[in-house]
Amino acid sequence: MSSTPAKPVLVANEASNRPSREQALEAVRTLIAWAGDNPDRPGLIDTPKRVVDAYGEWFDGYDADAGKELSRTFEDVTGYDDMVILRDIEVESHCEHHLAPFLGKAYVAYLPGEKVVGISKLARVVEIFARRLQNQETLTNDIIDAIESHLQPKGVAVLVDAAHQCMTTRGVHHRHVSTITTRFTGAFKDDPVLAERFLKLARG
Ligand SMILES: Nc1nc2c(ncn2[C@@H]2O[C@H](COP(=O)(O)OP(=O)(O)OP(=O)(O)O)[C@@H](O)[C@H]2O)c(=O)[nH]1
Ligand SMILES: [Zn+2]
Repeated sequence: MSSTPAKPVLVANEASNRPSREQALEAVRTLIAWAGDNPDRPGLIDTPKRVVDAYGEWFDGYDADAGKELSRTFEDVTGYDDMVILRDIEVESHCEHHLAPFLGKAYVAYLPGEKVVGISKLARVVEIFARRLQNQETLTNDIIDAIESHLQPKGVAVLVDAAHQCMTTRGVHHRHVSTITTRFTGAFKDDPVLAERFLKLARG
């Protein structure tokens, strides 16, 4: 079996280039003051700490490696030759344009080649890329590219359905709009019947 070198899907800011926690706390204080409030009033005094901690959680995908999650594979799948699909994977992400949350679900399927991966790892891959700044199209692509390069499957299909708070709570204020992105590779791209089965299963 040929093995394609894993493609780096994101260059994270090196830890050494990152501002200090103190600088991040000060940046939050500046934003609070810019919004018109007093960062020293009792209700806000601990807010920079909470916000910086929350950023640490929301963006911990920069310190995670999707390839590592997909490196533990199994080759004995006793003749199983159909797609493996995970539905309703929670997506909690932030758009790179406004740093606003976008929330929704991802649906991920792959048609195994030689390698099968533990199903939780697919959800972890979604989580890792979701916990970085990007747009929904890039998120969809990054999930696909990681699975493609590390598992070399016969095909991958990803659908992401999410509501962007930059559209619902500001800007155009369309509260019920959700955005769907899909991408198909390999057999899912070549075989409309397989793609249709994926979409039907994803929709439940
Ligand atoms: N394609 C794409 N666009 C996104 C995503 N998240 C947010 N956007 C859009 O990014 C665009 C940024 O447009 P700009 O005109 O630069 O910013 P803006 O003035 O804040 O735009 P409005 O949101 O229309 O007020 C907006 O149309 C957003 O709806 C995403 O995941 N994918
Ligand atoms: Zn946005």
